[in-house]
Amino acid sequence: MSKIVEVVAGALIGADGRFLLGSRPEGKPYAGYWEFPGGKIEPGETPYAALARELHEEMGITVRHATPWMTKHFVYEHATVFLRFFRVWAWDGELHAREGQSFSWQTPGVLSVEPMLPANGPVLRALAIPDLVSITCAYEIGADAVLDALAASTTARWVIVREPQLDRDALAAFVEQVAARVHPKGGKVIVNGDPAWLAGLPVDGVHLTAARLAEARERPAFDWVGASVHSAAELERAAELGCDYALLGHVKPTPTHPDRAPLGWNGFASLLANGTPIPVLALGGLGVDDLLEARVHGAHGIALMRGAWR
Ligand SMILES: Nc1nc2c([nH]c(=O)n2[C@@H]2O[C@H](COP(=O)(O)OP(=O)(O)OP(=O)(O)O)[C@@H](O)[C@H]2O)c(=O)[nH]1
Ligand SMILES: [Mg+2]
Repeated sequence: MSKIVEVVAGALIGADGRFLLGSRPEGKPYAGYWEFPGGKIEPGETPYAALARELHEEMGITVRHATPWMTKHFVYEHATVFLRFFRVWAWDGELHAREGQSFSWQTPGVLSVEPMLPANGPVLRALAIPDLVSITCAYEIGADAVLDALAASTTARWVIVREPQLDRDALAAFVEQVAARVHPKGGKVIVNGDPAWLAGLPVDGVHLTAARLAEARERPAFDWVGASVHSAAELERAAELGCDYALLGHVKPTPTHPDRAPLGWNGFASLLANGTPIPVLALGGLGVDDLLEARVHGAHGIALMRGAWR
């Protein structure tokens, strides 16, 4: 097996939510392709230090706040790489194309430049997933509380419908009502349920319980597929199946699972210690205020159940 080249790359996230791509300079493999600025980790360097050095060398900026995110193993003709992606939230200095590259700010979900380095597909997809996702709990707070909150909301929300108490017809009716409030604002509706029940419904994806994930032989045919996971093995399975994201928890105590001990942030981060090729959202007893801490521990974002409807 050829040597694995360790690489770091950073998605700069602007205040408006757009992210930055750079074009690869002349003379490098895949010149002219778009990438996230970054480069090879030097011996003895931590990934974070390598990121800060590369972004300074290539663009003249000083990284102020960056958080670890996804990883990707990829075999090129020129090298086998292990990429560690970060999101960069704050930096000092203006962007300078120190290697003669071009820069382009891009809106998540609508790429306007090409070609992209072939390893980066999952990262672009992940950028379209918001860092706050809401999970319904109409069984606890009532359908009206959920539907009214969605009607009042002005943002493009991603909503995971999770109502295990509903039979097929009642679930279908609730999903229609959720979609009518979420889709006009550009949000997405993902349903935690039997994929076979969802045919013909206005859904954007399916969310698999850990039990359905274990049984699934192939990726269900939806735009977006996610899964709930509780261990490194389940997370690996979700990635293998081709899931677009995983929810990992529970991080803090939650009434949903009173019988199981919470992971805590360190337990959460340790399950991501070897990297993950799909974005992971933290789940369980969390509120909006936990977002920064979630990112620092490697999460893409957080999934809110009760916290989403307060
Ligand atoms: N920087 C960067 N590299 C990526 C990305 N995706 C991806 O597959 N790679 C691969 O990672 C490897 C390292 O990238 P690099 O060429 O930027 O390394 P570097 O800045 O240290 O350049 P150098 O070798 O000229 O010093 C290349 O094989 C590249 O194809 C990405 O988004 N950003
Ligand atoms: Mg580079």
